[in-house]
Amino acid sequence: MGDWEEEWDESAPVVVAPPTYRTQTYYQNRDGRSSNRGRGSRGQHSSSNTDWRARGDDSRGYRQNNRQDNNKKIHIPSSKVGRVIGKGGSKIRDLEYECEAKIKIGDSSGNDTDITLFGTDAAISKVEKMINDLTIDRECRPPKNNSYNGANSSTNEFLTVNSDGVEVLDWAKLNAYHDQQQQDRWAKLPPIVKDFYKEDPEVAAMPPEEVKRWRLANNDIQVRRTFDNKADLKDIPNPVLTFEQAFKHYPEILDEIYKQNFTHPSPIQSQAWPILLRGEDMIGIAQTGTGKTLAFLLPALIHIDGQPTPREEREGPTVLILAPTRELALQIDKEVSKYQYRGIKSVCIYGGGDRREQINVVTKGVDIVIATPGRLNDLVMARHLNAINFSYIVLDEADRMLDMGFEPQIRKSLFDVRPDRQCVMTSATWPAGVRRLAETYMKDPIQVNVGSLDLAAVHTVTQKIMFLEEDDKVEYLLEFIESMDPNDKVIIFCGKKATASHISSDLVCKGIMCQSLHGDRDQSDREAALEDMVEGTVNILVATDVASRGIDIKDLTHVINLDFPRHIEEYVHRIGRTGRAGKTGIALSFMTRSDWAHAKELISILEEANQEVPEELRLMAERFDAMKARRERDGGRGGRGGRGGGFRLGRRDRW
Ligand SMILES: Nc1ncnc2c1ncn2[C@@H]1O[C@H](COP(=O)(O)OP(=O)(O)OP(=O)(O)O)[C@@H](O)[C@H]1O
Repeated sequence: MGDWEEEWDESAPVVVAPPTYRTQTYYQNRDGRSSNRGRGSRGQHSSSNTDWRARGDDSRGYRQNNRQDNNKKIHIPSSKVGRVIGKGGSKIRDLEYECEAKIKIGDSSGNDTDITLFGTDAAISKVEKMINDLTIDRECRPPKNNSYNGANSSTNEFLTVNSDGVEVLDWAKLNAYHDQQQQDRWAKLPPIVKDFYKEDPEVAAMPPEEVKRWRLANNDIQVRRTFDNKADLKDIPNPVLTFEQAFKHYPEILDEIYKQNFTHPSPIQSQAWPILLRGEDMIGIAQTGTGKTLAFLLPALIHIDGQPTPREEREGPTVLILAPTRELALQIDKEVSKYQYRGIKSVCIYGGGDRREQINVVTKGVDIVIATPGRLNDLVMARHLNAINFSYIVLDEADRMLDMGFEPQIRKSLFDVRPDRQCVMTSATWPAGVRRLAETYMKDPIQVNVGSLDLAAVHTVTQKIMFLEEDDKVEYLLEFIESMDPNDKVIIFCGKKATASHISSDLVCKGIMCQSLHGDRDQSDREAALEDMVEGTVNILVATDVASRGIDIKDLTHVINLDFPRHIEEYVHRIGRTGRAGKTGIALSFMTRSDWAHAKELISILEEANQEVPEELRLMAERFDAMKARRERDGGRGGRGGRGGGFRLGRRDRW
């Protein structure tokens, strides 16, 4: 995976987290024996298996600092070690944390693995019991009184005999039993309320022609029932034109909005607020920087406060906001913290953040969880976070989460969420994967498209293209930097982490203050880099696409695409970092001949935004089409090549 949130991949090697918490990668070979022929995880010095064993307990960060502390050796089947370690070492950390013990995974001999437990007697016996519970093989026995089929049965109802006379699990029955169990759990949940909307009489009285005119005038807003084209638009609420029309019954919310000095709702907010306050599911597709966060956040605050069950009696948090990257999750958390409403608390959980601290906050009780899918899945699977009570879930930048392969984590984490929840999805595009998610998690959603569904950049950004050779990029970049005004603020997007790291180091060596943001920097440095840009400590940020979405840096005046992005969608998101909230911005993109595969789509985006289309770009697109035609004539020779699956310049390709 690239810079994005590091994700646990089910097929990945087992990661053993020794007491020093330095992660080492072990490969669980076929017979389940752990070996450490793997590489150390990025940024760690991988040491041999014997290395930290050889150093003995003290050197591994574990001190026998209490004379009652002793140790006990137990053995478990090597094939069960993974259950003790858990995903990314999460289970072993939980066991140590909950039992106040230390666990050392020892050598595997034969089919068994030694495990040494350190701590007080009480801690050792507690952790030993928990390890036994984890590693015992439970047959799939029906409950004592198998209420599923209404009859007490001592035989295993879930076993059946297949056509070969072999006893096998009857998965259909098992799944039906599980579904029934799930339904029983949900039936016990307290009721929820979703409709808080009191339509302002002025809004209700808007004539249909006026509504149509307003929608057309505001980026050509399209509204429809996503999965029911025949639905009558009359059941879709009219847009609100002022903050008061949306929130006059919630004066504290209005006060929070007034503090931000906004003058009027953005188009997506005008249409989304009535829909979400009415408790409907909604898919919001709007350009970057148009206020989507506030569009789903303010109704979420009202939803939390309006539930009949007191907050302290709820089984878990009420609102879940999923975001594709740590930076976007932190960005949303920052936006949430701007709005104080009735003591509502939020927590941001993301990979690379302090897991234990996040568990503490979640355990203490919060109302809103803002999360990246990986860490959410980790905490839900480790039973630190109860997802069953989420009654308002937001999948922000859903298309990006799918691009990054998060669908399995999303589905696993949301598996327990109550079926009557309200669901909001935002996306910049509407690919099949997002549609699939919407069909699974949404009930008769209303889709609000602000602007056309075609990929479109915000019209507040002046888009410039510069054609050059790869080797000339740095020179032109330095020229731009020298030409910057003191109040200019720029993000320089690079195609790779290594480039971002090299460029930022190069600039610093030249005495040019800057920060860098990419996946090879640890989380605290990434947050500091963003903070420095937001606070104005530096005005140059060199980044990879980890910063291409959602990041909201006020008064960002420029975006430089030092390397053209691999996907044209990222081009739209990158330049959308400027020209936000109605301000204007400038995007300067460097293009080399290897970017010719993007020329055609870029021309469409420039034309849609009424931007000047350079003649070289048209020629580039023509040459690319001619090359494709030539290759097809030659029998389709040559396939993917170049960055991002573009076409690589072949010997015969004329430039
Ligand atoms: N009604 C409004 N008037 C003016 N500014 C607003 C309004 N609503 C939100 N903003 C500001 O606009 C900026 C962009 O908002 P936000 O990040 O929600 O946009 P977005 O559509 O989510 O962008 P992206 O697609 O990049 O995530 C934020 O600084 C936010 O505070």
